[in-house]
Parts: sequence; C-alpha cells; structure tokens
Amino acid sequence: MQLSEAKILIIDDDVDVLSAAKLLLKRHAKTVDIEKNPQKLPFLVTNGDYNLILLDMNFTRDVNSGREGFHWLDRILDIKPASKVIMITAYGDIEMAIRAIKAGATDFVLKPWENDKLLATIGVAVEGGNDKILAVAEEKSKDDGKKGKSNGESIVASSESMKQVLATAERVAATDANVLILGENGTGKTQLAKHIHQHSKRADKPFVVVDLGALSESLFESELFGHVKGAFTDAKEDRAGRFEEAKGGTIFLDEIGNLSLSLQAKLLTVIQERRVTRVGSNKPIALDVRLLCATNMNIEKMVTEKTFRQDLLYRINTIELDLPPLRERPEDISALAEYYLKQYGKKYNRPVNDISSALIKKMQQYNWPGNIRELQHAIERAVILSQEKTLQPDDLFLKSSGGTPTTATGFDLEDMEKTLIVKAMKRFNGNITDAARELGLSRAALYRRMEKYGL
Ligand SMILES: Nc1ncnc2c1ncn2[C@@H]1O[C@H](COP(=O)(O)OP(=O)(O)OP(=O)(O)O)[C@@H](O)[C@H]1O
Repeated sequence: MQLSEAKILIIDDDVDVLSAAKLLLKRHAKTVDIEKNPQKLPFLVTNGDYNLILLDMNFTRDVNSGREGFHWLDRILDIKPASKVIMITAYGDIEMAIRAIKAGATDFVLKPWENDKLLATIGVAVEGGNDKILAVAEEKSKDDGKKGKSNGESIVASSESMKQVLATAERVAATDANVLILGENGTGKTQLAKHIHQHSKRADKPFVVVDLGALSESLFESELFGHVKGAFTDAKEDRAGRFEEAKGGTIFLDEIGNLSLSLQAKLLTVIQERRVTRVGSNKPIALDVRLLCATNMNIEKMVTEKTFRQDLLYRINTIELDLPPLRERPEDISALAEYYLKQYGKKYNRPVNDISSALIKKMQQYNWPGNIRELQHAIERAVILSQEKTLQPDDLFLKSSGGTPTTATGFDLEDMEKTLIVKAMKRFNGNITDAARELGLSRAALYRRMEKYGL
C-alpha cells in the first residue's frame, strides 16, 4: 500500500507532538487522525480501519516506565492482530523500544524526531507489506546539509579500490576543480564530498548540501539563487539562495541526475557565468564557490538518451570519482562492521565488542543493495539487540539473496522475532511464563506469536 493512500492514527498526550506530526504527515498520507486520550483507542481501532498507528510509550500519568505504552500496544494487537504500530519513545528508552518490538510493535521512532527519518520509517512500515522493520530514527541524524565542517565521522577505506578513490579525492581537493561523484545509493557520495571540502583550502568556509531530488521545480530557483522581497506572494523579505550561502566554500549538489531539462539549463547558465541573480532582482551577484555534484544514475546513458545535457555534464565532471558498491570491496565490509560496532557499542552502552568470523563470512557473501548505509543500520540493530559479547551470524538479519524482495533496510523483522522467541524458549526449557517475561511479552502475546510462526 502506498503512503498516500494510508490512514494513520497518532496517539500522544502531548498536543504539540500531535499537531507537529499531523502537520507533517497530512502532506503525505490520505488521512491523519490524532487523539490525546488513549482510553479512546479500543473504539478507534475497532472502527477506524487504520493502516498505521503511532503510539506514545509514556502517557503523563505513568511517566517513565512505558507500561501504558505496552498496555495499549497489547490492546491494539488483541483487537486487530495485524495492526502496524510504531512506538514513539524518548531517546533514553532504547531498551523499552526493543521490548516493544518484541511485544509486536512494527517499529519505533525516537523523540524528538527528524522529519525525514520519521517519514522514511512510516513509509517503510506502510509500504513494506508484512515486513516489520526496526529502524532507529535518531534524534540527531547525520548533518543533512546546511552548513558545517567536520562532524567527527571518519572514512573507512581498507580495500584497494577505496584507497585509490580517496587518494584521488585528496589530490583534487586542493584544486578548485569541479568534481562529479558517481555511485549507488549509500556508497558514501555525500561523505566523500564532505571529505573533499575538508581537505580543500575552503575547509573553514561553508559546506552547503542541496538535495536536488527533494527540490520541486517551483522552488528550485528561489532555493538556489534566492529572492527579493515581493518577488512572489510568500517572499516577505530578501533571502539569499544556497549558492550565496556557500560563499567562499563548497556547494554539493546531490542527485543531479534528477534535474529536469529546463532546470539543467538554468543551472548551466549560473555555472558558466559564475554569478546568480535572486528571483525578482536584476542585480547579478558574483559567485565564489567550488562545485561538487553526485548522482546514482548512469549519467553517460542519460546524455545519450538526451535526458541530461552534455554541455552541463562537461561543466560538472572535470574530475569524476566512482565509488564502487560495497559488494565489490569485501575488505571494507569487515572494516566498516568493526567501525560501526565500536561506534554503536559506545553510543548505546552495550557490552558487545567483537564479530565472529562466521558473521564476517556471512556479510561478505551478502550483496548489500543499500551499501554502507544498510550495513551501518544492520550493525546498529545487531548491537542493540545482541545479548552476547561477540556478534554471531544470527544477530544480523539480512535478506537471503534471491529471496523475497529486499526492503529499504534489507532485513526481515519476522525472522528476527522468530529467532528471539526460539532462543528464549530454549533458554527457559520451554517455560512460557519465563520466556514471555524475558521477551517482555505477555503470555498471551507470546502464544499469539508462537502460533503465527508455527512454533
Ligand atoms: N567509507 C566510509 N566509512 C565510514 N562510513 C561511511 C563511509 N562511506 C559512507 N559512510 C556512511 O554511510 C552512510 C551513507 O553515506 P552517504 O550518505 O555519504 O551515501 P550516499 O552515497 O550519499 O547516499 P545517497 O545516494 O542515498 O545520497 C553515512 O552514514 C556515511 O557516514
């Protein structure tokens, strides 16, 4: 089912959360209902036919335990076992969020959320069929762009191919040449662009990221070039565009392959003339920016098919850097896994500190359609869920190649849930009460799941 067709219910006792979520979601979903009082849930679930419910873990009366959240989650699943419920939880409550997943929630988001991440999580939950996805919407995600230099991330490069790309990137960083970065989704194009900026003489000036894929045709000009007061109805005051914001620094145009031909023409003019004119003004402003672009599309082919202008390509690709997909650089798989293991072990304060060789082998045999981003999320989830010091193959949930279609994160929560139940039942020699307690489930909820998985 498409998100635009979905009917969503949000239950939270904080009216600000409700209105912010509604404001955001109503632009993407068909219907968004909000409710402050959880007592109304049984009625709403019975009669509302919701495709997704966002449920707060903690209502005021019981601030921290999450008990009410679990109670209402159970009620929802008793009324409609196939309901998809995303729990809204506070940052410090990761453990509770995991318990909620084990208790049948589809996913969780951490408050305060980033709009993009919330939408992605909801999109996967609604559109992902029966795949239940555990996605961590961090309160503070990667720098989505505006400005900023180092954010403390380092580039992992153990494979020869990545070392070569990095060496070239660092060499060209010092020049002011325009660079086009090519690579599949999640291969690290944005990170490489940041790296080039940080190694350039513009490093202490702004690094401005523009996601052209997310920019509508009508917003393109005012966003990139700025506008003057009164240029259009909403132009209440003069505003600089992103090119001006990047003054002295670097502008990174991501998803350049998504630009329509008419916008390509506008961009080409700016690059050729090295100046922009704010919408509604006739005073051109000289530009001092370094241009980096990226795309996951086959841009040469687009030129042949005449959907991308050759003259624009020549302008932007003085240097081309090609990031290989993760499956073609197995040495990086283990190095990245170790890197993220350390990072997330620390972040979530988990004891896990090693990866078994069997798991490394499993990761190297997998094809990683979501590349580094997918690996990063898989390790993050494994770190959160693992009970042991060493990660084992069972801790990482990957789609078996050639099996059911891969989800955004390439992993299947149902497999995971089943494995957790089997593990708990083994540990407690089949004692349902103890296993249910360990899993944070009611006995009824555990029975329901055992039945579902034929255990
Ligand atoms: N070599 C690397 N070492 C460590 N982390 C990396 C590396 N490359 C990428 N990452 C991490 O992987 C994630 C995805 O990277 P990034 O956003 O740069 O990919 P992208 O190719 O720009 O993705 P998209 O095509 O979706 O825009 C980020 O969290 C980034 O920090």
